[in-house]
Formats: sequence, structure tokens, C-alpha cells
Amino acid sequence: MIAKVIVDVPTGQTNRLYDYKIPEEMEEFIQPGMRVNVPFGPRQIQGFVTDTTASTEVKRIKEITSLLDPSPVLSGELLQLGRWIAEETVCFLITAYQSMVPSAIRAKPKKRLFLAEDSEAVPVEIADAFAGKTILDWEAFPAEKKAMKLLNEEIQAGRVIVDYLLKNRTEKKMQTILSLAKEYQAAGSKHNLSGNAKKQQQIVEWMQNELGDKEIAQPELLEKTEAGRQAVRALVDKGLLIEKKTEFYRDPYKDKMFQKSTALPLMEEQQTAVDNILESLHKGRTDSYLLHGVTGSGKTEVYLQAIDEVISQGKEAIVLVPEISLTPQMVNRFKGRFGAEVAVLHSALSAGEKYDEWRKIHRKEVKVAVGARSAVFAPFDNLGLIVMDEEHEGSYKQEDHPRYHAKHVAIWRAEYHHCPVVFGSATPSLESYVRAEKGVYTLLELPQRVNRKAMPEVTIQDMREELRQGNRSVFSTLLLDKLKERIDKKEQSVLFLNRRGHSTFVMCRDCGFTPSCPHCEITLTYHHTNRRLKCHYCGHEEQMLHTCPSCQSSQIRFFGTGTQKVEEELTRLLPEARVIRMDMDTTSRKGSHEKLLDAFGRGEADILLGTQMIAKGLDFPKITLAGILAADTMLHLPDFRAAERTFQLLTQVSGRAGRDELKGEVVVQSYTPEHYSIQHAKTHNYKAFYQEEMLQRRRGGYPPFYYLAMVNAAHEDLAEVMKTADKITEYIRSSLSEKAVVLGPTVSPIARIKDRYRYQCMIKYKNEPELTKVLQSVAERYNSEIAKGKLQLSMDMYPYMFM
Ligand SMILES: Nc1ncnc2c1ncn2[C@@H]1O[C@H](COP(=O)(O)OP(=O)(O)OP(=O)(O)O)[C@@H](O)[C@H]1O
Ligand SMILES: [Zn+2]
Ligand SMILES: [Zn+2]
Repeated sequence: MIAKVIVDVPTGQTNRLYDYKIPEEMEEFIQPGMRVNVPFGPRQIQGFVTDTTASTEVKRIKEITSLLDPSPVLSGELLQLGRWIAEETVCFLITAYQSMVPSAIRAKPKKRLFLAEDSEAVPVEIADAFAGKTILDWEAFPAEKKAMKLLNEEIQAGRVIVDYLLKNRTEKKMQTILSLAKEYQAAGSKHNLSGNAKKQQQIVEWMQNELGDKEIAQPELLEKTEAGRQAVRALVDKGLLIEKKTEFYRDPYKDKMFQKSTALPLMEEQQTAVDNILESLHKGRTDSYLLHGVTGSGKTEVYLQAIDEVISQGKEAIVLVPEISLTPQMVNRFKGRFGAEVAVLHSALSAGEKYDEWRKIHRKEVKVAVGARSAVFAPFDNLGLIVMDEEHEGSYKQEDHPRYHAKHVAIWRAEYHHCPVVFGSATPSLESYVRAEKGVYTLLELPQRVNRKAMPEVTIQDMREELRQGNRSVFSTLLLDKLKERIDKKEQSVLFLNRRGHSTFVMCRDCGFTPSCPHCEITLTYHHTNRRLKCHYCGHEEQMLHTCPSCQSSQIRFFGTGTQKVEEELTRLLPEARVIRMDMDTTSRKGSHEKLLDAFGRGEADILLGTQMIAKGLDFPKITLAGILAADTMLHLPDFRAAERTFQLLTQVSGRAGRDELKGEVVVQSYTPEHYSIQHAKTHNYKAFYQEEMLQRRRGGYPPFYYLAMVNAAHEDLAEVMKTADKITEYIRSSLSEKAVVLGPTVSPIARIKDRYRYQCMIKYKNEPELTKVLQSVAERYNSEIAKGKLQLSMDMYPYMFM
């Protein structure tokens, strides 16, 4: 038997399958999707088995050294999906596969086998291997054909459990659970403990009185009875206590109680949406839906009720939400409805926690996965629905290899499983809305807020006017007045500061000098906490400057408005206001995000001030005012989506206000109040914005009229990168049809990162079936130079960042 293996060496030369002989004892065990160690040149390296065959052309074949996974980590579906991603995004197959498994098992963890509770049922060969214990190192399991075959069956049946022993605290936890033996459970029942075993007697009596036939975890028992381990051990040995080991998960949410929620009676439009989705589910059709619902229209309730039916069909659902809206509030809504059926995949979890959540899915212990981008790879086998909330979000695109867009992966998986997929948003991306207009997606609309609540009233405040009247503060008089009003009425406000374009930088007031990174062509950012200047691209740090290195002036100051500065100004102008600030600084510690939001929810502050992270998902009834401090900081970025992002952001922030009984109001401060993205956000008019933006896109030849692809070349030697970029661009131009527009090469907006000069070539096209192959061959052509570490090439089939 031969295994086809893709080895863990992400280079062009090794981006193909290698044949290895399967050792005889593994023949009945090895399956595609398992990882193996194989000899590769002088080394041993990891790889994924993608297939097994009977024979090979290879003459001198090497043998697999060892098997890393006692059960496949990638299913047949995911193996196939990985091949598709590698092709579509022009990346190495191994890179695609590695991105689908949790990082915790990508390292080289020790594997152990556990006997599950009903271990009496396992065959003697297996029981012998465990030799009376319940835990066995995977390496210690006899590498013998029959035993391996049996083990395979036991793993499938769930009687043997595979576990990865992760380094530093991420180890799976086993807990000892204790209970009284049957005959001692009744209070006062006789036991023959000797009189000097006082502590033991105490334990037994306490358990009889407090627990009866119930179980207790050992640590809790020790705490309650103030007993030592020896006393408990002795009772187990004497047969008074029954001990069993259960594994438990590091559930990051385990300390929380989730208030159970039940399905709400739906509004008519919600019902129509649910009916449509469920019809596709029942008929097993891969329909794509665009759920366009204004903020507060009850999109989430639509997802919840559709998922409820998916679960009762015995199927599974994936819910994708952008990282920043994966708030505790959001998680609660799913856990509250589906309880233990939900796994949450969140980047803020530790590697061990992430692995636990992944494992719940892998083992079919849950039916719903809620998570950010990579949750689209949740290893379910029987999907009934995929939901992508806030589908317009750029974070669904991965900005590192593999540069995939979760939307395309979601559609691929929906097709594979013949199930519907729902894209939801209050501000759909132009790409999606066009597809809905063309009938590629079915449009479902929720044009009104739940219970016909009014949309908040939006006022736009011209900051140029404020300046003319001598107000140099970041707050307009109007916004300050309204904030005061809210404090008086004991209502709450959210203040939003756009971090992009607002980083604090240092500038000399006399000569205009701005310190920039010596390795990257980018301005250094001032960090208040440690009073240092830092490069956001390479991490370079230096002391804050006090005199200008260029003109020796001491008038060197930092500019821009960080949340911290705004907070200082706010407390100066409104000393009575209680403010909670949420930004990278105040939420870096685990759980702090949740704490701050809880405090705000309990009314411990009047104003929530924050960055992007407060724009989404918040649903607090007392918020009646949303303020946007500078609406147009994003408008001027070199990005064709700038207007769209501005419109989306204003709409999202506005959507936080007046979601409950109380009426909401929004103040938008802007230096370009006449811009159509701001004007249409004011009137909550998505369609009008869409039409105007479509005209701009048509004019500029941007998506959704053209597809884009971008090739970026970086090299330490400027002449070298220019030459290479020229050659690449020329080659692409000559390989595509006349209709494709190949732009460049030009210097990237950030001309140098980590001492490498950067050039880019942009491709605009409508229909170029050969494009990925062309880019693939470009990558292959430069394989050896890339391998030498000098040149870097990146291909991006759905560029979202143009810096
Ligand atoms: N049919 C219904 N009847 C009563 N209340 C509802 C109904 N549907 C949803 N709600 C409530 O309305 C509020 C807004 O709903 P939800 O958060 O689902 O809207 P959304 O469209 O997802 O909002 P956003 O996009 O602004 O986050 C929630 O508090 C939700 O519990
Ligand atoms: Zn100067
Ligand atoms: Zn740098």
C-alpha cells in the first residue's frame, strides 16, 4: 500500500504529492487526512496523507516513519476543499491544509489514548495494551496490524478517545469525580471505618447528608470537607467511594450562566426569510440568500430560528461573524438558544481553548459553530446551513497565505453539502447586492426595525463651521449639548472614534519633520502607555523625541487623536460624565472586553467611548445617542472601497442607538458633510448610496464591474525588484486576453516594509479563465529566488488592502 503525502515544506519545489510506502501494521489504520512523519532528504518532516493507492511508479520508495494522528484531522471534504483553495488563491497545498487545523495540533503535541467510560466493551487486545490503566501514550500502542485495526474501530465507536497533549497549560484536563458506593448512600447508613479514621468518617457523613447518590468533583469535595487527598484515596481503596475520571473542556464560558431564550414570534418579513431558507434546507438545494435588513431588524433571530430547524433535522450549522462582533453578547444569543450544542471559535481564546472548541466539532458533540473567518473550516460532515453575518466585512478575507475569502469557501461548502447559505447585512457589499439584483442570490429584505421602531434621527455637524467659530475641540457644541442632556436624563451614549487614519504621529511644528521607521516607509506611531514611538509593520521602537533631529526645534509634538486623548478632553469638558473607554489598550487583557461591556450594561457609565470594536453588535436598551467624532477619516485612504466603508461604518454606529423603547439620535461630525456616503447614511438610504457608488465604480473600472487581482513583489535590492516587477507585469500582460487591464508595475503605497522595497501590479478583468494558471507559473518561475529568501512574491485574488 502506498500513501500520497503532501509534506510540510511550503516551497514551490515541494508543492506536489510524494509517494511513501505504508508500513504493513498501519495498512488497516491509515486514512486520508491523517498526518504522518516521513523521511525527506536528510530529515524527518510532517505531512498530510491525502490518498492511498495500491501501487506506485516510484522505484526506490521510502516508508512512512510514524503516524501522527490516530484519527484523521481533515475529512475527505476538507482535503478536496484545500485543493480548490490552493488553486483559486494560488498558494501551496500544504499552506491551505495547515490553515484548516487548529494551531495547537500543528505543533508537535504528544498524543494519548484514553479509554472512555464504557471501557468494558473494548476487545481484549485493546484492554491488554492499556494494561489496567485508562491512559496510554500513542507511541506505546503496539504497532501491529491486528491491534491497529481494532483500535481504529474502537476510536470510530468512541470507546477510545484520542487526545493531543498540548504544551503550556493547554493540556486537556481530566477530573476525578467521586460518589458514595451504593450501599453507603443513605444518610446514617453503616460503615466500618475505624474510630481513628476521623477525617474519613467526616467525609462519608458529609457526602451522605449533602449528596446522597450525587457525584462531586474531587477538588470541590476537598474544599467542602477540608480533607486531604490521602483520606479520599483511602476511602476509594476501601470501596466506600467510587472514583471515575472524566475529561472536561477548558470552556471559556463555563462560569457563565446563559439565560435560556426561546423563539420569538416573528415579524412578517422575518417569517418570509425563515420560510425561504428552510425550503432550501428541506429540498436540499444550495441557494444563496442575501438578507438585507436594517440595523435592529432582527436578522439574528432569523438565523436562530433557521438553525433550530437545521438541528432538528439532525444537521449542523456554521455561523460566521466578524472577529470584532464576536462579543460576549453575540455568543450569549447563540448559547442562550442552543446551550451546549454550540462551539465558539474565537481568536481571543488560548490555543488550548481553541483546540477544545474545534474538538467538540470534530467529535460531533455540538451542532453549531459560531466563529470568525476560519470557522468556515469547522469540521462538520452534515451541514444544513451556513450563515455569514455582516457579509460586507473586509475581515472575511484573509490577508496572509492562503489569501482566501470566507464567502467563497462558504459557497463551496454549501454546494458540497447541498445546503443553503445566508449572507446578512444592513449594508451589503456592492458585489453581493449586484448578485442579488441579477438573481444569483435571492434577496430577502427586512426594511424595518423590529416592532416598526423608528430609525434614529441623524444630524450632520460641519466641523469646518465649528472651527470658523473658534471651536478647536474634537467635540462640536451640538454633540456636547446632547451628551449633557443624556447624562441628565440618565440615558447612555456611545462615542465612536475611527482609529484608521487617526493614529497618533509626531511632527515638528517648525519644519514639519515626522519620524518614520528606518526599515519601512511609514510614519511611527506614538504610544502613550510607554511613551515610545513604534512601527506598526515591523515592530521597530524608539524613544519619543524631544528635539527635532532636522531643525533642533523643541516644538516637536504628537498629533492625531487617540481614544485616550479624546477621553481626557471629554472629562475636561464634561467632568460629571462617567466614561468607559474601549480600545486596544483597555481590552488587551483576556476578559476585559466583557467586563467593560457588562459594566456599561449595568449602567455604571454614561458614555462608552471606543474604536471599531464598539461599532457592531451592541444591543443596549439605554443607548439613545451615538456620536461619530470624525466621519471622514477613512474617505481619503487610497482605497476604492473608502466611500463604501464610510457608509457602512456610519450606518453600523447609528444602528446602536434607540434599539429599544427610547428613541435614538445620532450626531455625525464631518469635514466633508456633502459627501454622498455621509448624506445617504443620514437618510438611511442604502439603495441611493448603492446607485451612486455603482456609478463611481463603473467610472473607475472597479468591482463589481471588474474583478481585481494583485501581485506584489518585494526585495531588499531596489533595482532588482523593479526589474522583476517589470518582467512579471509584462508576462501577465502578454498571457491574458486583450480585455484584461494590467496596471503597473508601480511602487506600493507603503514603499518599503522590513527593509524590502515593494512594487505591485494590479489586474482588472472580467473573464480570464487562465489567470490563476498564469499567476501560478509566475510563482513557479521565481521559485528558486524565493527559496533563497531574497525575493518575496504574493498573489492576491481578492485584494482588500491596497497599502
Ligand atoms: N420577532 C421579534 N419580536 C420581538 N423582538 C425581536 C424579534 N426579532 C428580534 N427581536 C429583538 O430585536 C432586537 C434586534 O434584533 P437583532 O439584534 O437580531 O437585529 P439585527 O438585525 O441582527 O441587528 P444589527 O444588525 O443591528 O446587529 C433584539 O433585541 C432582538 O431580541
Ligand atoms: Zn524641525
Ligand atoms: Zn518598520
